[in-house]
Amino acid sequence: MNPTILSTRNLQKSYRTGHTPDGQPNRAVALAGVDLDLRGGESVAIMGASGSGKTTLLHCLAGIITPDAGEVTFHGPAGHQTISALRESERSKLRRESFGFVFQQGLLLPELTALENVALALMLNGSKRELAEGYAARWLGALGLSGMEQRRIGELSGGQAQRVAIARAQVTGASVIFADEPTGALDSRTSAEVMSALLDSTVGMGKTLIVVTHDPSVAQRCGRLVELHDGRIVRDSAPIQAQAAVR
Ligand SMILES: Nc1ncnc2c1ncn2[C@@H]1O[C@H](COP(=O)(O)OP(=O)(O)OP(=O)(O)O)[C@@H](O)[C@H]1O
Repeated sequence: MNPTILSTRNLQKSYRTGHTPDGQPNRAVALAGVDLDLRGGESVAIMGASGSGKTTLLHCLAGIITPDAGEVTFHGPAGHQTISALRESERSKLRRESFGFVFQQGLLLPELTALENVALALMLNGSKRELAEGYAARWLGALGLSGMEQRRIGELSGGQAQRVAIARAQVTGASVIFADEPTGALDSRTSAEVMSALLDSTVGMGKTLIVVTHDPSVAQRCGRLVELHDGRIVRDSAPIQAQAAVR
């Protein structure tokens, strides 16, 4: 079994949501004490009803937001880092260098070509354009997009654009890839292709993939399923068992 790469202890997060009629601050509890250990090379689907805390958990794990209480620790090549205790500038550096992100939409820049979008991730870490574009072209090729390097994002299909997003997430050599509804805007055949590309380029290369999804066919392809209910883990198992238990 591979060592733990990312862990949480007693993770708690709530959001202010206005005031009660008598003027008291209202809070929506998103995470109510989450303990989770994620291992290198694992693919983990996070499922649960709308509002159960999936995106909040993903954002805490990735250091996009900080929890109100509890810890998130990254067990990276440079040793243990308590992400939840880092300053925003340090979390931002960690995200750029060690993590990759594939979201449903919105992270690709429409005015840039596919090649430029992927290369930009490396250039933001200090790589020279020529070197960055060389790596970007290799990743686009590995994801079946050879010949499409010079197309702008609007000139690609939804599935092709998601593969550009996967290339962009991978090109920096990230050890953990976070995906939030990566196939949410795609038809089922394209969704299956994008999931194959995502799994092959992450778990297939020893990286960790964490996917928030509503789609059981996406979760089914991951090695592990974590289900949230009201901000707590209510199931942590292999997907097949989870599906059988639901029925
Ligand atoms: N920025 C915010 N401000 C206020 N409340 C929020 C905010 N973000 C999330 N919440 C609340 O926190 C809870 C968990 O939200 P979260 O987005 O993590 O759930 P989710 O499981 O990802 O939902 P969905 O499947 O609908 O995307 C919900 O009650 C939600 O309304």
